[in-house]
Amino acid sequence: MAPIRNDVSRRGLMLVLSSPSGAGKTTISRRLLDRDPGIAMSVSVTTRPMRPGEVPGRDYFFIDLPTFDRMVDAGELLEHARVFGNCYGTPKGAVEDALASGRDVLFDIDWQGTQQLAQNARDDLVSVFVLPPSGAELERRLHTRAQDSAEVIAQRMAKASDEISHWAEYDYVIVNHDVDESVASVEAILRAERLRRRRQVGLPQFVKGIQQAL
Ligand SMILES: Nc1nc2c(ncn2[C@@H]2O[C@H](COP(=O)(O)OP(=O)(O)O)[C@@H](O)[C@H]2O)c(=O)[nH]1
Ligand SMILES: Nc1ncnc2c1ncn2[C@@H]1O[C@H](COP(=O)(O)OP(=O)(O)O)[C@@H](O)[C@H]1O
Repeated sequence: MAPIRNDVSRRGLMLVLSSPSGAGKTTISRRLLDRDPGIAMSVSVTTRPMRPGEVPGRDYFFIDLPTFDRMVDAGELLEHARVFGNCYGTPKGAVEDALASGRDVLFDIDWQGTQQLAQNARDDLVSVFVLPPSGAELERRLHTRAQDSAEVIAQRMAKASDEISHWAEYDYVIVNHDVDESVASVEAILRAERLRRRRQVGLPQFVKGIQQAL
């Protein structure tokens, strides 16, 4: 898809992807980031152990519980939640810097975090829920990822129904049958949301320029 020309300055938006674990949001996010330099990923802090293949600072900042609690107390997190017995949160600074420089920020966070962003920044938020094609396919994907023990996978399957129950709180819902199709759908959402009149803060000046030349 051809990029939108940047002749009208625009306010960055916050694009949230949520799904039950294993539905494919990490895969979709990585593709979006590779294809569009206008998107910055929000890297969360977490107290959960690092998985094989994960890179600190790219996938998460891995921290201990006292450090997490200190960040909450200092107001350094935009939102935070407990998921699967571990703590997760979004550091404020990086998000604010990216938005200020006109970039969009992509968040891989759960429904609790999405609700907090909706309360604090509804105008900037675009939320997308990713569903698996079926329960059996979700379980297959959790197994093929091969990064969690059988016990952890069972725990994630048990929590899937809880996460899925929040689908109707999202602006958009996609069923992730095929990664390419899903990435194209999210790019279409992003393109339309970038063109919303209220986000194109440079429009009055741009239109004035046209009118002056008429
Ligand atoms: N609220 C909130 N949720 C997060 C954050 N970071 C990750 N999560 C969510 O925590 C859940 C577990 O993430 P993770 O342990 O990486 O496993 P995954 O589901 O396989 O991606 C997922 O639903 C993530 O979207 C965060 O900063 N805030
Ligand atoms: N559309 C898809 N079709 C088949 N496999 C997929 C698809 N999307 C993701 N996967 C695979 O499913 C597993 C879980 O995907 P991941 O992106 O880690 O999910 P999440 O971040 O939602 O937990 C990975 O092994 C990934 O390669």
